[in-house]
Amino acid sequence: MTSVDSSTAPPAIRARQLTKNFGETAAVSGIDFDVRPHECFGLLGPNGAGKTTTVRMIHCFIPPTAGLLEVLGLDVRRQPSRIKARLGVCPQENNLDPDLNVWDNLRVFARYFDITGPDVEKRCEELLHFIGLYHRRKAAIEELSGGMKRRLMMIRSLLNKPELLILDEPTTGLDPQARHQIWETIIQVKRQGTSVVLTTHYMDEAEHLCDRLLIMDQGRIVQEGSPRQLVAKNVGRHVVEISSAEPPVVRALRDMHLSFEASATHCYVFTEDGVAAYRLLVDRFGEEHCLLRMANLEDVFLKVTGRDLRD
Ligand SMILES: Nc1ncnc2c1ncn2[C@@H]1O[C@H](COP(=O)(O)OP(=O)(O)OP(=O)(O)O)[C@@H](O)[C@H]1O
Repeated sequence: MTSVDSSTAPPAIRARQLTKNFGETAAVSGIDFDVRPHECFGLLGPNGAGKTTTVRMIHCFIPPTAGLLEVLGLDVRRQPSRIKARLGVCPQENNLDPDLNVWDNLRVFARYFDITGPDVEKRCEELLHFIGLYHRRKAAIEELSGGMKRRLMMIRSLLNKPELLILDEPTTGLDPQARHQIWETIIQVKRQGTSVVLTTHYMDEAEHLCDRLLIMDQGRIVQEGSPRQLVAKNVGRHVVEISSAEPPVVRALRDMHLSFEASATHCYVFTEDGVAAYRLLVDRFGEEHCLLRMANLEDVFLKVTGRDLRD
């Protein structure tokens, strides 16, 4: 495992008052953040929060409307080509070429980065071994599973040995096994010293992978910190889930002066002392309606955006 001292290095990304408007729509509204070198940084938020717009500005696909955005110390408006040469980007949609096999998809993409000759073969081989797909190098794209396509997309974005890898919803639509394989790949990429920025809808993914993250909503940052800090600050240690959000339940929780959020189907009571709260709530609503568990990022999300990703 590579040990890297990132305390004194300049940020991999610096955004100040970063803004993007599409006509009347304020997609990103004056956000400030730094991504430290070698960290995995997450952008979370509900649909339309501005995550994809933010990463698109980072990889110089669209220019900011206003504000400062530096990537690897370079200005996105003035030095986009130099930035792009040092980035890897894995977009949300699969854009592998269906007319080319696995190997040729990589080889052709390598040309964009001027990786040619014996170096191409070596790099493609190395990367296919890295994700365990070398034996499928002759396969047509349509023969691959969804998870394999995603992993191929990911190594394609590593061809140029990027210093910063951008992953837009890397595991959306994948089954649990494929998700875990992608997670393993991301962890290994990070261990090799690459900074990673990812967007996701999955709180467990953010909790598992991200050193720090932003929760965005309607173009603004609503929370920033490590997963553990965010849970401790917003929710506390424990949650008691109540399997109802009917008005009498909500009223009772209010009358009990408990800290809670309601989704369409459940109420979530946030507490430092789960056992005491659980006893109290079981007495009131019955054991079959109460579940005690550790607090997690999904609770933070519900609390700060008022939305439940599970619904
Ligand atoms: N090219 C565009 N033209 C006009 N409006 C856009 C464009 N791209 C994004 N938007 C709008 O900007 C806002 C932010 O969209 P964005 O795709 O960044 O959100 P997101 O957080 O990535 O959402 P999702 O999780 O659904 O991918 C939305 O209101 C969206 O409709």
